[in-house]
Formats: sequence, C-alpha cells, structure tokens
Amino acid sequence: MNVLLAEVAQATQRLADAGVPSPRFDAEELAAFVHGVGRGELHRVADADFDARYWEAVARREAREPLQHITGRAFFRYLELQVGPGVFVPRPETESVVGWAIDAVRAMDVVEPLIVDLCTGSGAIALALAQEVPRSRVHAVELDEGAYGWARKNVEGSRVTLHRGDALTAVPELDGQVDLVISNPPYIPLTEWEYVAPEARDHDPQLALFSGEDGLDVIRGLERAAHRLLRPGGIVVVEHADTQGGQVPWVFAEDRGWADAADHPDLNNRPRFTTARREVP
Ligand SMILES: C[S@@+](CC[C@H](N)C(=O)[O-])C[C@H]1O[C@@H](n2cnc3c(N)ncnc32)[C@H](O)[C@@H]1O
Repeated sequence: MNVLLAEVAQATQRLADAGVPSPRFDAEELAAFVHGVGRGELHRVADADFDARYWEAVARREAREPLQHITGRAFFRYLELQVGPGVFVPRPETESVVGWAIDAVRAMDVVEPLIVDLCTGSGAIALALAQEVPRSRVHAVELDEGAYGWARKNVEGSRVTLHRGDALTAVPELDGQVDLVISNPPYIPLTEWEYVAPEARDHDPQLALFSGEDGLDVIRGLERAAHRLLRPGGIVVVEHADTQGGQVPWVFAEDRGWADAADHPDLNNRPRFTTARREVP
C-alpha cells in the first residue's frame, strides 16, 4: 500500500470516531483535493509527493466542518459550484427535485421556458435548469448578502439572471408569465435546532435553515409568490423536510387557485417535495 492510501485508512478511522456520516468517502475526497487528483487516482500518488496538508484538512473535517467548505467546491448534478462559509451547501436530495422539474418543463413543449428559482443560495438549482433545459430563461432570487455573493460567482458566464431580494415580493415584472417556479427554501422547525447535524447547524447560515415554529413560514409565503408569478397552467415545485409531506400539499389548496397538488419522494423514498399547477380559469 502506498503512503497516501495508508494515511487515508487512518483518516477514515478518525472521521468515523468523530461521527462523520461518510468517513471513507470524505477521507478520499480530501486526499484527492489536497493532491490535485481524482478519487480513483489516489494509488498513483508517489510516496515522495505525500502532502502533509492532508492532515490539516482531516482535522477540520474531524471538527465537523463541511467537506465542501474545506475543498471550496460542491458537486450538483452536472455542475461544480463554488461554496464556502456564508452559503448553504447544495444537497443530493435536491438533485431529484430538480430532475422532476426538468422533466415537467420539457413536457410543456414551450419554446423558451421562463423559470424562477426562489431562495437560490449558491445558484445550484437555477444553474442546473439553465444547463439542462435548452433555451430556458432562468431567474434566481436570493435575500442574504453573503449567499448572493457566492451565487454571483457561480452564475458568471451562465444564462441565469440573478436578483438580490425577498423571494416573497421578487421579480414583479414577471408576474403571470412564468412557466415554472422552483424553490428549496428554509424549512426546518425552530424547535428542531438541537437535532440538526453539526455541519449544517454550525456552518450553514441560519436564514438558510429555519423557518418559524413549524418550519413552514417561508413555504406559506412562497405559495402566494408562486401564484403571482405563474401563468395559468404553470407549475410550482417546492422542497420540504421529510416530515412535512402531509402538510405542504395542503398549502397549495384548490380554494387558493391550485390544481393537482401532489407530494413526491426522494431517492431514499422519503417525502421530499410538493408540486402543484396554477389553475386554468
Ligand atoms: C435551504 S437554502 C437552499 C439554497 C439552494 N436553493 C439550494 O438548494 O442549495 C435556502 C436559501 O434561501 C435563502 N432565503 C431565506 N429566506 C429568503 C427570502 N425570504 N427570500 C429570498 N431568499 C431567502 C437563504 O438565504 C438560503 O440561501
């Protein structure tokens, strides 16, 4: 075994002892990052090239700093995004939410679909839609100054138009014209603070996580914003916590101008997002 692989094995044990949920993956990813190679190429790093900065990176992860803050990058669908302190790290469960949205927009058969991503954080959702839906016109909205700064770096050179503002009142110039509104908003109930993993609780911005006593404050506001923005027949897609699948579809009620409200699971078969269609009068 070469030196690096032996160090990775030791690091894996340290991360496991610290309670890191995916210790081998993280130990390998940090080694790959520090040595500037892919994860599948670690065995090729010569013993003389072992870089002791690996152990600095492992110590940070052991203290439960998010992996993506240490490497400065997050992978989301086909994208590599810049992330760090001050912005929510995009999560794998959101990838399936975006997958559903991409299929829904393609099925609309609109030539230049107009899409709005509310609460964009790093810009992950907006950028994935711009990349995967041909000729889409994508707008992204973020309130927090720090997160907006990261999104601005990520959208540079893309087709995404970024706006700084409150999702609930944003982009009124698009009212009644939008084909798809999508959001992964803050949705954790304040009462669950102590159960949130240290990586999120201590490193993701509070504005990205919590939303009132039951976690639904922002989603209730988004319901009105989506109704305002969508054209008749347009679709809203909202991510929620796996405990909220029984509540969120009721926010998009028929007597508030919605049709076909439904809830959907993620790849782990947990309730993850609600979709609804703005009713056609
Ligand atoms: C859970 S994070 C999701 C970020 C991104 N959509 C993703 O999936 O990675 C929620 C984001 O919503 C932003 N946010 C919270 N309240 C907002 C509001 N009223 N208007 C706009 N953005 C808001 C937070 O700053 C944070 O960036």
